[in-house]
Amino acid sequence: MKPIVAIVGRPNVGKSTFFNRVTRTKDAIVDDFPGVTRDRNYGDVNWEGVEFTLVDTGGFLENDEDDFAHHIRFQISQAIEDADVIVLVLDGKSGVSPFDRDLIEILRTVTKPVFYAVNKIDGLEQEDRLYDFYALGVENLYPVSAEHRYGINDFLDDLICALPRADSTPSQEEMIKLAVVGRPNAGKSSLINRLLGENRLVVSEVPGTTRDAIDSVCHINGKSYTLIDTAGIRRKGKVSKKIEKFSIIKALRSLDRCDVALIVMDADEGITEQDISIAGYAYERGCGCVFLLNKWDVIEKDTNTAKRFYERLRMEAKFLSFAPAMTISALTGLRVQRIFKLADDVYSQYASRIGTGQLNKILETAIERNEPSLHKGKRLKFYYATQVSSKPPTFVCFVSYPDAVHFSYKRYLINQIREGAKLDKTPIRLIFRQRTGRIEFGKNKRTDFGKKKKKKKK
Ligand SMILES: Nc1nc2c(ncn2[C@@H]2O[C@H](COP(=O)(O)OP(=O)(O)OP(=O)(O)O)[C@@H](O)[C@H]2O)c(=O)[nH]1
Ligand SMILES: Nc1nc2c(ncn2[C@@H]2O[C@H](COP(=O)(O)OP(=O)(O)OP(=O)(O)O)[C@@H](O)[C@H]2O)c(=O)[nH]1
Repeated sequence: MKPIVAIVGRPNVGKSTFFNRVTRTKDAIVDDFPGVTRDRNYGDVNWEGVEFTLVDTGGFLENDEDDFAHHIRFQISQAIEDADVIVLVLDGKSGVSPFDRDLIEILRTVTKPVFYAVNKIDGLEQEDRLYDFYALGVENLYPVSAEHRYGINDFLDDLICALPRADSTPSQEEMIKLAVVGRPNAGKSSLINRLLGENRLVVSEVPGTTRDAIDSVCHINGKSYTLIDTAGIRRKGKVSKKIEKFSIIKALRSLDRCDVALIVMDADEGITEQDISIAGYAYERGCGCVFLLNKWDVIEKDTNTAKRFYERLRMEAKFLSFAPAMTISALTGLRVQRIFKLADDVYSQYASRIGTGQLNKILETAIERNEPSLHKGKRLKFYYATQVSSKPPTFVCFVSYPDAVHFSYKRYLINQIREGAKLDKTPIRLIFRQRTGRIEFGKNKRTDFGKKKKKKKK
């Protein structure tokens, strides 16, 4: 699991520029799927082989009516609670503001590592702008220019040293890990309490991989499940007034650790943009997903109500068309026990491996049936494919020009794999890699290495 670094700071200091500068060093693993595109406020970074997730906590609290100072203080308190490392971005051009002093006072008391990036120092000659900031008496002060990359490398070199090392908990490996995510008030804590409380499940709490995380383990029908970081969620349920706001860091953290995400939505409120955003995170993280339309007890229904909900969901979250959906009520317990069965179905596909022979047969047939369009007047050649990992199933296919494979053609191939390998409920990744050679799909029937070698011997 990757550590999470949160960027905080007042408006206009250059947080987004900083975020873009740092995250642009990574290779994108996820495709832009129409419908999942939106302002990205988190990204994975790999610096010198060390991975972490950078979150710009600024952008997410849309429709917030609070004044900005309150807003930022909230943002910071959430980052302090949820992130592993905090980066306060300051404006080296406009200098220290009273508000910055305020934030620094809050951050001084934090036991997690805090970095202070003084931005808009566009070169060595501008470093005298730092004096003002030295007077604040904080450690870890870095002059940077997000725009010109000045100082960013030194900053990252030090940052990665402060990241907690990922520790693994092998005892949990065999269990199906479930994360319950959703927007505030969707019914997450009610659902977890139901899942854990009903049927007298054996519940034990085990510390999660992160500080403060508590996972709950339950045993049902001879199987064990880990419900990820239930502590935060269950604790929250006790807060009388619902002032909690959505924490992107919490959601990412759970999604990073889970096999299957249970995406809880409030059917009474309908499907909202924020629900779709959360679904988008789950998609990008490559989790298995199940949609749960909660509070079904309060919905006035006719025979088509559920159908209409599902249709709406399919339309809004096209990128998760493989995720099963079910209406439930955490309050009455309606269909709650069926969730385990649904999660099992998703997991068995999510963790599955299919043989190279079968995979190549599927692709070969698919390519023969529907040839890719020409690339600069030349035929695009597909060689062989193999599954390189599971959770989710990830396939690499060797192609003459990987970049020339059209998005729609890739979708076609993914759908063919889904159909052919019975992987209709899990995300699938298909990666194209460059290769030149003679053994090509559709041209002769030899698709895998074994056969190729045999041919050479002759
Ligand atoms: N000179 C200089 N200008 C910068 C640098 N980084 C950002 N800026 C400018 O500062 C302004 C604000 O940058 P943003 O990245 O939008 O700031 P932000 O903190 O994300 O702002 P909010 O979205 O309002 O919170 C823009 O006009 C940037 O071009 C820098 O390193 N040097
Ligand atoms: N009618 C009805 N109400 C529900 C159901 N599930 C939850 N609620 C109510 O919805 C409200 C929010 O439920 P919570 O379980 O606290 O929601 P949450 O997603 O954990 O909320 P946050 O802690 O804000 O993230 C509470 O008043 C619940 O009683 C349901 O199935 N039916």
